[in-house]
Amino acid sequence: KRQLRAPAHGHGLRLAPGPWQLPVIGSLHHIAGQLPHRAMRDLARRHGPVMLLRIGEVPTVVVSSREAAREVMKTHDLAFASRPLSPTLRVILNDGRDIIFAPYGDHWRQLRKICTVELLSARRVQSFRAVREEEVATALRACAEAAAAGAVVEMHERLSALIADATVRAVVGDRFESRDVFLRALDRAVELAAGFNPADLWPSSRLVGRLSGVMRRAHECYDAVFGIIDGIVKEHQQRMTAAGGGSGMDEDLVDVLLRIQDDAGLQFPFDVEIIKAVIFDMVSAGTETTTTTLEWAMAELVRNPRAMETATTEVRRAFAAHGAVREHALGELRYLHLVIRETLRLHPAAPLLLPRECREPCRVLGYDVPRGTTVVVNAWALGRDERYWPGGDPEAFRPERFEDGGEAAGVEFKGADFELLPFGSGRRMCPGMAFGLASVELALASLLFHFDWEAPGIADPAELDMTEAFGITTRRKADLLLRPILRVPVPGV
Ligand code: HEM
Repeated sequence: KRQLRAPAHGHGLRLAPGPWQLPVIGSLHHIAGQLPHRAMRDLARRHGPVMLLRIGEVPTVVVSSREAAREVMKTHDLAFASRPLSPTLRVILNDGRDIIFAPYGDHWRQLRKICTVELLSARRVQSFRAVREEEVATALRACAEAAAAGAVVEMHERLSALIADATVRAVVGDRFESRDVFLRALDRAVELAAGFNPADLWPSSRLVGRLSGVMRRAHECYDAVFGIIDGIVKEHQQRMTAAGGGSGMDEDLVDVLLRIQDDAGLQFPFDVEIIKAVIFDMVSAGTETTTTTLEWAMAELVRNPRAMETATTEVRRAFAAHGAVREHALGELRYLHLVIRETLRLHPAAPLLLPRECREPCRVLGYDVPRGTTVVVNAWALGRDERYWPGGDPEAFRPERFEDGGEAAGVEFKGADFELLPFGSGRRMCPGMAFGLASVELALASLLFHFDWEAPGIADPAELDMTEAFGITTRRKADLLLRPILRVPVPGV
């Protein structure tokens, strides 16, 4: 088992600077009550792009410049290719048997390969096209009903139902009775996983964990989520036995995992507990991030009517003859992709990405980072840093900045440009990027194709509330209530 003790600091090392610390809570008082990515950006302005905090008892290096991010995720990627496993995650993820929080090593390498080659490959993402189109059609019908009644749509509820249904169908298939219970338990697990709870802040004290009740809740979450996943896996196993196995592109991801388990030749034990943890990962990583991105895109477009008009005109022109958006032709849209890129710049779904853990003593911009240190990259701060986004308006939503001739032309989010890192970079970069983007693109294009969108009660769109909520992802704090106005009939209504 890995040690959760703080690494020994000091003694001839040149550690990164940081704000003053208090006993027990460390640097927490500098962050408390604020959104961590915002507080960390403000602290980094004073202490520099490589900054040392102590979050409770966990030494944490916060990286806030393009150069420092490149060193962590490219130059020394291998040294930072592990993840810290907090006590609550240890329970929820059954000792890190999943991929997202797996420590660097054979187990992670094998799962990563399965993810990129099988579960999340371009071909597999394409195989779920019909599922996405059906779920988008359901959402469009609900919006059309609201439009007919002159009612508003609560966008988070609508978009999360769309993404959750599409993801759950892709992962576990169509037959899933406990979907709502499952998604609620998953929500709680994601909340606990955000850290910043007593058990994770003071990992060496079992007493703190016990007294705070966090560990009990983590166990309850585990029981609820994995009880349901257990049923799903058993049902798939029975079906496979009955059908005599099989493969093909109509498989859901549970089928794929069970088939891989069956295949001989695997070098590592791929037991059913691992399969369950990976199922948990796919649904939890895929839903919240994608929903959040879509919701911010809609909010920014409503707040910026010119961008909305340009995007809407483009989509309507491209698909007018067909009467509906077709996924395979989405590549023809140019501005819509810039809208998504600009949304991911201002609202990276995971503002501090996912934490890395330093596996061997290393130097970042000349500062020593001891083994065992947690390292976070403030992608949110990078995306709004005036040094990298010239033009005097890094906070403004302006997709045109990415156009040919624009000041950020050619800057992409594929992990090579370190000022734009919504999916991270390097060995631990998000393997679900294509999966997530496929849903965002189809849903966004369809919403704009069929409807105009208004924010009732808001005279000046610029006043739309854009406050972020606390969590491992940056959801919107205020509900996004929009009124759809039907412009192009929705098929089947
Ligand atoms: C807009 C949607 C998404 C965003 C913004 C996003 C973002 C991220 C980020 C920032 C990381 C950490 C990268 C790093 O440490 O460098 C990550 C990891 C990961 N994501 Fe995503 N993600 C999205 C969608 C998805 C989807 C749809 C899936 C799967 C269905 C997925 C699966 C994963 C997995 C398995 C990892 C862990 C990879 C590893 O540790 O090796 N993601 N994602």
